[in-house]
Amino acid sequence: MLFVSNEQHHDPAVNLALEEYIFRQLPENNYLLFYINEPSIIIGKNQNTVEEINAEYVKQQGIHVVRRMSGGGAVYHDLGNLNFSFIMKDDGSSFHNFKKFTEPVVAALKELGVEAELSGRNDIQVGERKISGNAQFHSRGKIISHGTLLFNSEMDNVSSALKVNAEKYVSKSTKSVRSRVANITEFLKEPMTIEQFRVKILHSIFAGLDEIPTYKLTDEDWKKVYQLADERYRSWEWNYGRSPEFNMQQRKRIEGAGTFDVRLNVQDGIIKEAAIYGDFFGRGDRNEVAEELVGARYDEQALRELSSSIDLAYYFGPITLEDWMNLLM
Ligand SMILES: Nc1ncnc2c1ncn2[C@@H]1O[C@H](COP(=O)(O)OC(=O)CCCC[C@@H]2CCSS2)[C@@H](O)[C@H]1O
Repeated sequence: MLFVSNEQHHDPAVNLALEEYIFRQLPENNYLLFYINEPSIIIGKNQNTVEEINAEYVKQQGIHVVRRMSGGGAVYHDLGNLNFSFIMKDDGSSFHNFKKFTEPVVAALKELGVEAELSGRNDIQVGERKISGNAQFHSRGKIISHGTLLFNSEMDNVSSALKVNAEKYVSKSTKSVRSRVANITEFLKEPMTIEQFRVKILHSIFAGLDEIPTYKLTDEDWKKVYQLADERYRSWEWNYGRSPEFNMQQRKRIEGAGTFDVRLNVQDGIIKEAAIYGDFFGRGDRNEVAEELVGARYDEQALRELSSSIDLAYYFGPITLEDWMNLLM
């Protein structure tokens, strides 16, 4: 197995691009990669992004939202969360075998005095509390099996950023499984930094070797990684647009204006059908507004821009742009 040093990049788009690049482009081998991301939500491949995130909080705190290649639920990362990624050759027996990839990490934790174990699912837990979520992607005889390690993350953000909107959205997307979480620092006898922790896990995984075999990425490699980061992991089409089809329905009473019931069908992130029902004081034909919405991106900025060119008072009576946005998102 070769260790791939990522020179301490913290941008989640770059780190996920690097992981995919190693998987698809580097010579076939077994690789280990670590990465630590700035505050971000990493969404599972088959999830509906808007269903999983607290959009307002995410925007206010400047949290990145990035979709990954592997399945499973949404997790929160920050500089206190260490990710490990095994990118391996696979004879077909590794997929769904989380034990194989979490065991070395569990053993490393044990050396630090942390009694952790793999839960029935894909989590590493200490007692009843989750310290690591794991997911996999496999294709053409290769597998990525990666996991988080909550070392000293901001726990308030973990729960605030991942508020799910179950009442508003209906879809066949993969739902996240909420757990009680804990930071590993809670269980350590001796204090240490996340960098010391990373080095400790690394040496434990490569135990018995005098020197850790390392793959050094070339400038050419990095160029392609950055390109992939831009093309995929920074794109709206991948992070939002790749969500499975969903329906949004929202009923609300707006003081002084009436009751509203907005229904949207969204495919590939684009509004395909829209209907506005309710009892409110507008003179204009509400269907005209519904028609305007069709074809737009289901996205805060796009809908705000579109809506600011609509004479809301004419169609809906005395409502503000904010009221209207709260009906749509
Ligand atoms: N960072 C982190 N680590 C562990 N558990 C977390 C984390 N953030 C949130 N959670 C909890 O897990 C659930 C979601 O659990 P669920 O089981 O639905 O999803 C996962 O675990 C996916 C793990 C993906 C790991 C990848 C590795 C490298 S890039 S991301 C969430 O609602 C929280 O309760």
